[in-house]
Amino acid sequence: MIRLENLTVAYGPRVILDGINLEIPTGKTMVILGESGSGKTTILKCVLGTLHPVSGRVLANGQDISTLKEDDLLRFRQRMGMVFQEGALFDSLTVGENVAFWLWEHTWLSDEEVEARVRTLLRFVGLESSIDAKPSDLSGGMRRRVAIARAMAAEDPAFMLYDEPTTGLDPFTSKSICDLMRRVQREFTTTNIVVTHDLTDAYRVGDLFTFIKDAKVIATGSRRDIEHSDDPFIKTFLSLDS
Ligand SMILES: Nc1ncnc2c1ncn2[C@@H]1O[C@H](COP(=O)(O)OP(=O)(O)OP(=O)(O)O)[C@@H](O)[C@H]1O
Repeated sequence: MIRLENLTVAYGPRVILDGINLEIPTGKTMVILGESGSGKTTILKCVLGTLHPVSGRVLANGQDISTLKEDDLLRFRQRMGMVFQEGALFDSLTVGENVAFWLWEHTWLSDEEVEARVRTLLRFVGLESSIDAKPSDLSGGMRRRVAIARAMAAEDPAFMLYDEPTTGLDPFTSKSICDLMRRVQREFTTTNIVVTHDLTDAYRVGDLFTFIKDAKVIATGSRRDIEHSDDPFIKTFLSLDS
């Protein structure tokens, strides 16, 4: 479970998140929706532990990550995968090296063990035959798959964070990425947070939905809950997509 308790974040004098409370049960996917600049990525940074809140806290499986010491934070991050906007792969490394990179940095696995793990991950995302390709040789959808494989590099991923995972992809490819995200969730019982602008994809991957506006949560709940919201902003947001 991931729980945000009264989370307040500011950049200088500007409050970006003001007393946010959210709970994502184990094995579920929370989609964060809102306008550009509303603080969605900022939530992911707090959960990753790369940004410290002014007040409030983030609990992951009961552990307050804002108080973890460096070693414990690293151990915690080993079970957390982040899929960045556009995939954010290293262009100079091969697909296999991109996935291996995290294992070289964070584990003591031998070269043979790293290769076996990389092959398992690439097989999972359907890209084992591209192990020696460079990211520039791949389509946008394939690059996202590699980014997902890299985010799952830990033996037992518990949390997956996705920042705009389907932006810039055609509708078919977007759906295949959403299907893959669902498969990761199912097979590893990961607890997931997804930031997206795309309502179709949000419904594909989400169990729960949260709208952020003016630094606050204005609605959170199931698809049914948000579709029945009386909030004018949410009504407009939902109607724009239909
Ligand atoms: N390091 C920073 N220093 C100052 N302001 C920042 C910093 N990072 C983000 N911001 C500002 O904080 C606000 C929230 O940013 P954030 O990236 O969380 O929004 P977002 O909802 O994810 O936006 P988008 O959908 O466009 O990615 C934005 O106005 C942004 O300009």
